[in-house]
Amino acid sequence: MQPRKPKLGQNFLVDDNARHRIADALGDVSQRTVLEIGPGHGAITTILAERAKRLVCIELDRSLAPELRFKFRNHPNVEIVEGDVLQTDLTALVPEGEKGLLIGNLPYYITSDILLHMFTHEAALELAVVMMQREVADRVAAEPGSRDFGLLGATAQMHARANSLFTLPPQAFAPPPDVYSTVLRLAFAPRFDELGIADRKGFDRFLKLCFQQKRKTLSNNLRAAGYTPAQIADACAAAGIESSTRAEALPLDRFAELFRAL
Ligand SMILES: C[S@@+](CC[C@H](N)C(=O)[O-])C[C@H]1O[C@@H](n2cnc3c(N)ncnc32)[C@H](O)[C@@H]1O
Repeated sequence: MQPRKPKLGQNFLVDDNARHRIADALGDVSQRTVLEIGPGHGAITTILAERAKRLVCIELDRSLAPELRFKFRNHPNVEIVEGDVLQTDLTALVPEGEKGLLIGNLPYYITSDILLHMFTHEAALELAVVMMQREVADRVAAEPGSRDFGLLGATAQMHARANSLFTLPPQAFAPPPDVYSTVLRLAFAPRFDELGIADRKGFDRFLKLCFQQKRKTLSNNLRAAGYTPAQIADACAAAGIESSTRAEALPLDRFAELFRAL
């Protein structure tokens, strides 16, 4: 039998110690706007409602949103937005001139999409504390050259410094998921300017090409993308890279050199 997939990735946190550790990881929020993705029944929300200057929660489930509104009706600092986080303008929820903090035990079926969405709003955000499937967290925080380093890690690390905080077993949730879960701290710190990249979208597309087929060398992936052998050889020489290198072995500054050279 297939394991049951809960609706909308709804594995609710039931470990009291863990929900406090996650909320604590945001630090002092008394003067801050906090955005929570997927508050569910309010495991983390309940703690932050007492601490944050302003807490905006985005929940897609049409029955959970009214439940939360009722639960926090005496908290004027808490706002419940019913909707899909991927369609939500996160920047618009943070007052101008402020940097928001983001928190969430993410719905695992759209973790990567949520991370990419967060990055498009990074100018309005300072820090995120987000829980995700352990394997995905390992990929986000992986060092170049390690087995887990790939497109997700390279993309994430262009936008943020990632630290793994702690890992929870399935029993911390109801219903228990099939996987372990890791809490990551992401400090938004885009590296595009530092690495001399003006065309951010172009660079994102370039990273995708480089990691197109994990087992192929970088030069084979670039050839498959339409670059000529001579172009690739020249660019690799300019960037000081062996053309037989695989993308997962390259640090981000080498990708940037190669991008500029091509
Ligand atoms: C893993 S549960 C976490 C719930 C709660 N924060 C907790 O820790 O117990 C994920 C939550 O995200 C909500 N959700 C799923 N997809 C969503 C989306 N696209 N936008 C906003 N919330 C979503 C689910 O309804 C659920 O409440």
